[in-house]
Amino acid sequence: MPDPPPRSVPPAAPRLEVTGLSVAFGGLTALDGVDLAVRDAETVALIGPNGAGKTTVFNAVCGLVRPTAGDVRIDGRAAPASTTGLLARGVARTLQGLGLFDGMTVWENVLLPATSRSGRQARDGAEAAARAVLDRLDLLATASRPVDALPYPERKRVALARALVTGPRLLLLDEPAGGLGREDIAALADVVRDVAAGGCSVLLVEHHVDFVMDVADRVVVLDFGRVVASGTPDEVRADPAVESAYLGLVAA
Ligand SMILES: Nc1ncnc2c1ncn2[C@@H]1O[C@H](COP(=O)(O)OP(=O)(O)OP(=O)(O)O)[C@@H](O)[C@H]1O
Repeated sequence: MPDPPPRSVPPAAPRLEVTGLSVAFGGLTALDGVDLAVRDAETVALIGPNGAGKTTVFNAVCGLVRPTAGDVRIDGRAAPASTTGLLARGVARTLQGLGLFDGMTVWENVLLPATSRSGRQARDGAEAAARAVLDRLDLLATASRPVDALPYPERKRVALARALVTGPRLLLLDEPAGGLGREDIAALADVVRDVAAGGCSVLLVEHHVDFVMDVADRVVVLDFGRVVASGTPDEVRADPAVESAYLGLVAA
Protein backbone atom coordinates (compact mmCIF):
# COMPACT_ATOMS: atom_id res chain seq x y z
CA MET A 1 0.00 0.00 0.00
CA PRO A 2 1.44 3.44 -0.89
CA ASP A 3 2.44 5.74 1.94
CA PRO A 4 -0.25 8.30 2.80
CA PRO A 5 0.58 11.79 1.52
CA PRO A 6 2.46 13.88 4.14
CA ARG A 7 0.13 16.08 6.14
CA SER A 8 0.88 19.70 5.50
CA VAL A 9 1.68 21.54 8.70
CA PRO A 10 1.46 25.32 8.58
CA PRO A 11 4.78 26.97 9.46
CA ALA A 12 4.84 28.32 13.02
CA ALA A 13 4.36 32.08 13.23
CA PRO A 14 7.47 34.00 14.28
CA ARG A 15 7.65 34.86 17.96
CA LEU A 16 7.55 38.53 16.91
CA GLU A 17 6.47 39.82 13.52
CA VAL A 18 6.43 43.48 12.57
CA THR A 19 4.84 44.19 9.17
CA GLY A 20 4.64 47.48 7.30
CA LEU A 21 5.09 49.46 10.50
CA SER A 22 4.78 53.21 10.04
CA VAL A 23 4.74 55.84 12.77
CA ALA A 24 4.37 59.59 12.38
CA PHE A 25 4.87 62.23 15.05
CA GLY A 26 2.91 65.20 13.70
CA GLY A 27 4.48 65.90 10.31
CA LEU A 28 7.56 63.76 11.00
CA THR A 29 7.65 60.25 9.54
CA ALA A 30 9.64 58.32 12.14
CA LEU A 31 9.02 54.87 10.61
CA ASP A 32 8.05 54.08 7.06
CA GLY A 33 6.98 50.50 6.33
CA VAL A 34 9.32 48.57 8.62
CA ASP A 35 9.25 44.75 8.40
CA LEU A 36 11.12 42.50 10.79
CA ALA A 37 10.70 39.14 12.44
CA VAL A 38 12.24 37.39 15.43
CA ARG A 39 11.90 33.62 15.43
CA ASP A 40 12.06 31.12 18.29
CA ALA A 41 15.30 31.38 20.27
CA GLU A 42 16.67 33.92 17.80
CA THR A 43 18.47 37.13 18.74
CA VAL A 44 17.81 40.00 16.36
CA ALA A 45 19.49 43.37 16.75
CA LEU A 46 18.13 46.63 15.44
CA ILE A 47 20.86 49.16 14.73
CA GLY A 48 21.10 52.51 12.96
CA PRO A 49 22.25 56.08 13.43
CA ASN A 50 20.70 58.46 15.96
CA GLY A 51 17.12 59.26 15.05
CA ALA A 52 16.83 56.28 12.65
CA GLY A 53 13.71 55.05 14.47
CA LYS A 54 15.04 52.17 16.59
CA THR A 55 13.36 53.18 19.84
CA THR A 56 10.16 53.98 17.96
CA VAL A 57 10.05 50.37 16.67
CA PHE A 58 10.70 49.15 20.20
CA ASN A 59 7.98 51.40 21.64
CA ALA A 60 5.48 50.35 18.98
CA VAL A 61 6.16 46.68 19.80
CA CYS A 62 5.58 47.45 23.51
CA GLY A 63 2.38 49.37 22.77
CA LEU A 64 3.89 52.67 23.96
CA VAL A 65 3.49 54.26 20.52
CA ARG A 66 0.48 53.87 18.25
CA PRO A 67 1.41 53.00 14.64
CA THR A 68 -0.14 54.97 11.80
CA ALA A 69 0.00 51.80 9.71
CA GLY A 70 1.16 48.21 10.00
CA ASP A 71 0.96 45.36 12.39
CA VAL A 72 2.78 43.95 15.41
CA ARG A 73 2.07 40.28 16.07
CA ILE A 74 3.36 38.01 18.81
CA ASP A 75 3.09 34.28 18.12
CA GLY A 76 0.76 35.17 15.25
CA ARG A 77 -1.68 37.24 17.32
CA ALA A 78 -2.02 41.02 17.67
CA ALA A 79 0.37 42.34 20.33
CA PRO A 80 -1.27 43.68 23.51
CA ALA A 81 -0.63 47.32 24.38
CA SER A 82 -0.17 47.05 28.17
CA THR A 83 2.73 45.76 30.26
CA THR A 84 0.49 43.23 32.01
CA GLY A 85 -0.93 42.10 28.67
CA LEU A 86 2.60 41.64 27.34
CA LEU A 87 3.69 39.74 30.47
CA ALA A 88 0.70 37.42 30.14
CA ARG A 89 1.93 36.61 26.60
CA GLY A 90 5.48 35.94 27.83
CA VAL A 91 6.99 39.25 26.76
CA ALA A 92 9.34 41.20 29.05
CA ARG A 93 11.31 44.34 28.29
CA THR A 94 13.94 46.65 29.67
CA LEU A 95 13.77 50.35 28.89
CA GLN A 96 16.56 52.91 28.54
CA GLY A 97 15.22 54.61 31.67
CA LEU A 98 15.66 51.39 33.77
CA GLY A 99 12.27 51.78 35.49
CA LEU A 100 13.45 50.69 38.95
CA PHE A 101 11.65 51.44 42.23
CA ASP A 102 14.15 53.63 44.06
CA GLY A 103 13.89 53.23 47.83
CA MET A 104 13.14 49.53 47.45
CA THR A 105 15.85 46.90 47.72
CA VAL A 106 17.27 44.89 44.84
CA TRP A 107 15.38 41.85 46.17
CA GLU A 108 12.05 43.71 46.33
CA ASN A 109 12.55 45.14 42.84
CA VAL A 110 13.18 41.72 41.35
CA LEU A 111 10.55 39.84 43.37
CA LEU A 112 7.75 42.22 42.39
CA PRO A 113 7.40 41.26 38.71
CA ALA A 114 7.59 37.57 39.68
CA THR A 115 4.64 37.75 42.08
CA SER A 116 1.72 38.35 39.76
CA ARG A 117 -0.06 35.27 41.18
CA SER A 118 -1.06 34.91 44.83
CA GLY A 119 -0.83 31.95 47.21
CA ARG A 120 1.97 30.32 49.13
CA GLN A 121 3.14 28.06 46.30
CA ALA A 122 3.25 30.93 43.84
CA ARG A 123 5.18 33.04 46.37
CA ASP A 124 7.73 30.28 46.98
CA GLY A 125 8.13 29.84 43.22
CA ALA A 126 8.60 33.58 42.75
CA GLU A 127 11.25 33.69 45.48
CA ALA A 128 13.13 30.78 43.95
CA ALA A 129 12.99 32.44 40.52
CA ALA A 130 14.20 35.77 41.95
CA ARG A 131 17.07 34.06 43.78
CA ALA A 132 18.15 32.18 40.65
CA VAL A 133 18.12 35.31 38.49
CA LEU A 134 20.00 37.36 41.09
CA ASP A 135 22.58 34.60 41.29
CA ARG A 136 22.95 34.44 37.49
CA LEU A 137 23.42 38.21 37.29
CA ASP A 138 25.86 38.33 40.20
CA LEU A 139 23.49 40.39 42.35
CA LEU A 140 22.92 38.11 45.35
CA ALA A 141 25.47 39.97 47.48
CA THR A 142 23.63 43.25 46.91
CA ALA A 143 20.09 41.84 47.26
CA SER A 144 19.34 43.69 50.51
CA ARG A 145 20.63 47.10 49.34
CA PRO A 146 18.34 49.85 48.05
CA VAL A 147 18.67 49.98 44.24
CA ASP A 148 19.36 53.72 44.26
CA ALA A 149 22.54 53.09 46.29
CA LEU A 150 24.06 50.95 43.54
CA PRO A 151 26.40 52.02 40.74
CA TYR A 152 24.86 52.28 37.26
CA PRO A 153 26.07 48.91 35.86
CA GLU A 154 24.46 47.08 38.80
CA ARG A 155 21.25 49.10 38.50
CA LYS A 156 21.19 48.08 34.87
CA ARG A 157 21.57 44.41 35.87
CA VAL A 158 18.65 44.79 38.28
CA ALA A 159 16.52 46.08 35.41
CA LEU A 160 17.52 43.02 33.36
CA ALA A 161 16.80 40.75 36.35
CA ARG A 162 13.29 42.23 36.61
CA ALA A 163 12.66 41.20 33.00
CA LEU A 164 14.27 37.76 33.25
CA VAL A 165 12.50 36.78 36.47
CA THR A 166 9.20 36.61 34.59
CA GLY A 167 10.63 33.77 32.45
CA PRO A 168 9.95 35.51 29.12
CA ARG A 169 9.61 33.81 25.73
CA LEU A 170 10.36 37.15 24.07
CA LEU A 171 12.77 39.62 25.63
CA LEU A 172 12.93 43.21 24.36
CA LEU A 173 16.08 45.12 25.32
CA ASP A 174 16.54 48.83 24.61
CA GLU A 175 20.26 49.72 24.68
CA PRO A 176 21.26 47.13 27.29
CA ALA A 177 24.97 47.84 26.74
CA GLY A 178 24.59 51.64 26.96
CA GLY A 179 26.81 53.16 29.66
CA LEU A 180 28.57 49.86 30.42
CA GLY A 181 32.31 49.14 30.29
CA ARG A 182 34.02 46.31 28.45
CA GLU A 183 33.76 43.71 31.26
CA ASP A 184 30.11 44.39 31.95
CA ILE A 185 29.34 44.16 28.22
CA ALA A 186 31.11 40.79 27.98
CA ALA A 187 29.08 39.51 30.96
CA LEU A 188 25.89 40.85 29.36
CA ALA A 189 26.72 39.07 26.10
CA ASP A 190 27.02 35.78 28.04
CA VAL A 191 23.61 36.36 29.63
CA VAL A 192 21.95 37.15 26.29
CA ARG A 193 23.46 34.01 24.74
CA ASP A 194 22.25 31.90 27.72
CA VAL A 195 18.75 33.36 27.48
CA ALA A 196 18.55 32.55 23.76
CA ALA A 197 19.99 29.06 24.36
CA GLY A 198 17.11 28.53 26.80
CA GLY A 199 14.61 29.12 23.95
CA CYS A 200 13.80 32.81 24.50
CA SER A 201 13.73 35.16 21.50
CA VAL A 202 15.49 38.50 21.89
CA LEU A 203 15.02 41.83 20.14
CA LEU A 204 17.87 44.15 20.89
CA VAL A 205 18.05 47.87 20.12
CA GLU A 206 21.67 48.85 20.50
CA HIS A 207 24.38 51.30 19.47
CA HIS A 208 27.31 49.19 20.58
CA VAL A 209 28.23 47.52 17.28
CA ASP A 210 30.83 45.05 18.62
CA PHE A 211 28.34 43.75 21.19
CA VAL A 212 25.63 43.43 18.53
CA MET A 213 27.89 41.57 16.12
CA ASP A 214 28.91 39.28 18.98
CA VAL A 215 25.43 38.23 20.18
CA ALA A 216 22.99 38.69 17.28
CA ASP A 217 21.95 35.93 14.88
CA ARG A 218 20.59 38.58 12.55
CA VAL A 219 20.94 42.34 12.34
CA VAL A 220 18.39 44.78 10.91
CA VAL A 221 19.70 48.22 9.98
CA LEU A 222 17.40 51.25 10.02
CA ASP A 223 18.10 54.61 8.47
CA PHE A 224 15.56 57.44 8.28
CA GLY A 225 12.79 55.10 9.46
CA ARG A 226 13.37 52.44 6.79
CA VAL A 227 15.12 49.08 6.78
CA VAL A 228 18.25 49.60 4.64
CA ALA A 229 19.84 46.18 5.27
CA SER A 230 19.32 42.96 7.15
CA GLY A 231 21.15 39.67 7.44
CA THR A 232 23.75 37.88 9.51
CA PRO A 233 26.32 40.07 11.26
CA ASP A 234 28.86 39.23 8.51
CA GLU A 235 26.41 40.04 5.70
CA VAL A 236 25.48 43.33 7.30
CA ARG A 237 29.10 44.26 7.98
CA ALA A 238 29.92 43.69 4.29
CA ASP A 239 26.95 45.73 3.01
CA PRO A 240 28.13 49.07 1.52
CA ALA A 241 24.79 50.72 2.37
CA VAL A 242 25.41 49.94 6.03
CA GLU A 243 28.95 51.22 5.89
CA SER A 244 27.78 54.61 4.65
CA ALA A 245 24.67 54.77 6.86
CA TYR A 246 26.18 53.63 10.10
CA LEU A 247 29.26 51.51 10.59
CA GLY A 248 31.66 53.97 8.91
CA LEU A 249 30.17 56.67 11.05
CA VAL A 250 30.76 54.70 14.23
CA ALA A 251 34.31 53.71 13.36
CA ALA A 252 35.25 57.32 12.51
N1 LIG B 1 7.58 61.37 21.05
C1 LIG B 1 8.11 61.92 19.95
N2 LIG B 1 7.64 63.07 19.44
C2 LIG B 1 8.17 63.62 18.32
N3 LIG B 1 9.20 63.08 17.63
C3 LIG B 1 9.72 61.94 18.10
C4 LIG B 1 9.21 61.29 19.28
N4 LIG B 1 9.95 60.16 19.49
C5 LIG B 1 10.86 60.11 18.49
N5 LIG B 1 10.72 61.16 17.66
C6 LIG B 1 11.50 61.41 16.45
O1 LIG B 1 11.37 60.24 15.65
C7 LIG B 1 12.61 59.95 15.01
C8 LIG B 1 13.07 58.54 15.42
O2 LIG B 1 13.44 58.60 16.81
P1 LIG B 1 13.93 57.33 17.61
O3 LIG B 1 14.12 57.77 19.02
O4 LIG B 1 13.03 56.19 17.34
O5 LIG B 1 15.34 57.05 16.92
P2 LIG B 1 16.52 56.13 17.47
O6 LIG B 1 17.04 55.43 16.27
O7 LIG B 1 16.06 55.31 18.59
O8 LIG B 1 17.56 57.23 17.96
P3 LIG B 1 18.65 57.15 19.16
O9 LIG B 1 19.67 56.18 18.68
O10 LIG B 1 19.18 58.56 19.19
O11 LIG B 1 17.93 56.72 20.40
C9 LIG B 1 13.58 61.05 15.41
O12 LIG B 1 13.55 62.04 14.41
C10 LIG B 1 12.99 61.57 16.70
O13 LIG B 1 13.34 62.92 16.91
